[in-house]
Amino acid sequence: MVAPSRIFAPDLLAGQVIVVSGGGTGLGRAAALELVALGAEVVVCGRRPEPLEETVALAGERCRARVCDIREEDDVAAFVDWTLEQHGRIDTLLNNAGGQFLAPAESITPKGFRTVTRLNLDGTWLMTHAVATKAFIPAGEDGRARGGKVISVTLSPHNGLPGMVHSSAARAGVETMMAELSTEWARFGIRCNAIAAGQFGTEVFMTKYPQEMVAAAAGQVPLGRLGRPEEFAWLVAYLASPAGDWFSGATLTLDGGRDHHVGPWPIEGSRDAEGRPLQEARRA
Ligand SMILES: CCCCC/C=C/C(=O)SCCNC(=O)CCNC(=O)[C@H](O)C(C)(C)COP(=O)(O)OP(=O)(O)OC[C@H]1O[C@@H](n2cnc3c(N)ncnc32)[C@H](O)[C@@H]1OP(=O)(O)O
Ligand SMILES: NC(=O)C1=CN([C@@H]2O[C@H](COP(=O)(O)OP(=O)(O)OC[C@H]3O[C@@H](n4cnc5c(N)ncnc54)[C@H](OP(=O)(O)O)[C@@H]3O)[C@@H](O)[C@H]2O)C=CC1
Repeated sequence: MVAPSRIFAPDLLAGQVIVVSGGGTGLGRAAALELVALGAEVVVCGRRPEPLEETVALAGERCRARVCDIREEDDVAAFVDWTLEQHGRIDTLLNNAGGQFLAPAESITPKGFRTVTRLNLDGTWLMTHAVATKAFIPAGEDGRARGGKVISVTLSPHNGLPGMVHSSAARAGVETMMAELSTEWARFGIRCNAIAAGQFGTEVFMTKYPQEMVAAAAGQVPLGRLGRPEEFAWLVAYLASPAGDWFSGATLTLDGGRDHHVGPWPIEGSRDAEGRPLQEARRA
């Protein structure tokens, strides 16, 4: 059985149906487990069945899985139709599936750029559009649009991650997509927000990138450490809950202060003997 939440009441999300793309690993799995612990019915998707099955085994009977490549329109339509057949409704979509490769901009080929924007921007759009048109916009029993929530994962720092021009551009597009839709789809009761994730110590983060960069990552975070997947999961749960009902069009940056980091502080040459930042003398 999934462990109880350390933060929220166990029935916070009871009755909700929540879709988590990329729910077989890392941040997506952490979110899926927390949402199940809070009473939600969760449906996870991804390209590989094995990690999805592991999430289901950890989460228990309130979690289901189906393979879906979010870049493929037909796959996405079939996944959303299947979810609605199983549950009859969707309350929240967590667009978490995504990723990129690290490479200097000048060496990224047109195909490489397309690969990353197709996954992060087009894939997020396909999922968002399918869930909105099939589950959120159609009228419920009261004759009104059912509404729902879209939460999309993006990237901090917002001024771009060197070596990730494709993903930086795609995630900026997703944030604008969420902001734009928060106006257009407010008439259907749809809330759209982004979580700009800083660096989290997930398995893929720790193993995929050059180890020198991984080792240096925490040192670029003002709070001095990587994020923990459960910290991401808690923010997702909060937004999915009634406490999140008045958030729409927002980008919530969850990064230990990384977005505003300009280098180490105190800066080199501006520390006193104890390593504290220098302070100007008061006027006499
Ligand atoms: C320390 C850095 C801070 C990091 C902050 C962010 C962290 C995270 O996001 S951690 C989580 C990351 N998770 C993932 O990235 C998972 C999903 N990623 C993937 O599936 C792949 O990385 C993908 C995005 C490249 C997509 O995979 P796939 O569709 O299978 O694409 P291919 O491998 O077939 O490649 C297609 C195309 O892309 C170019 N390319 C791929 N890898 C590289 C590379 N290492 N360097 C340069 N170019 C690359 C290339 O053009 C490929 O085509 P071909 O050359 O014909 O193979
Ligand atoms: N960890 C970090 O520091 C940061 C992460 N992020 C973003 O947060 C999200 C989760 O990251 P994290 O958990 O660390 O990374 P993971 O690589 O573990 O998660 C990515 C998930 O997306 C799924 N996925 C990838 N491509 C597709 C696709 N075409 N269709 C469906 N599912 C797909 C993967 O499953 P499968 O391969 O089976 O398809 C995987 O479960 C990603 O979007 C990531 O880029 C953003 C900032 C920082």
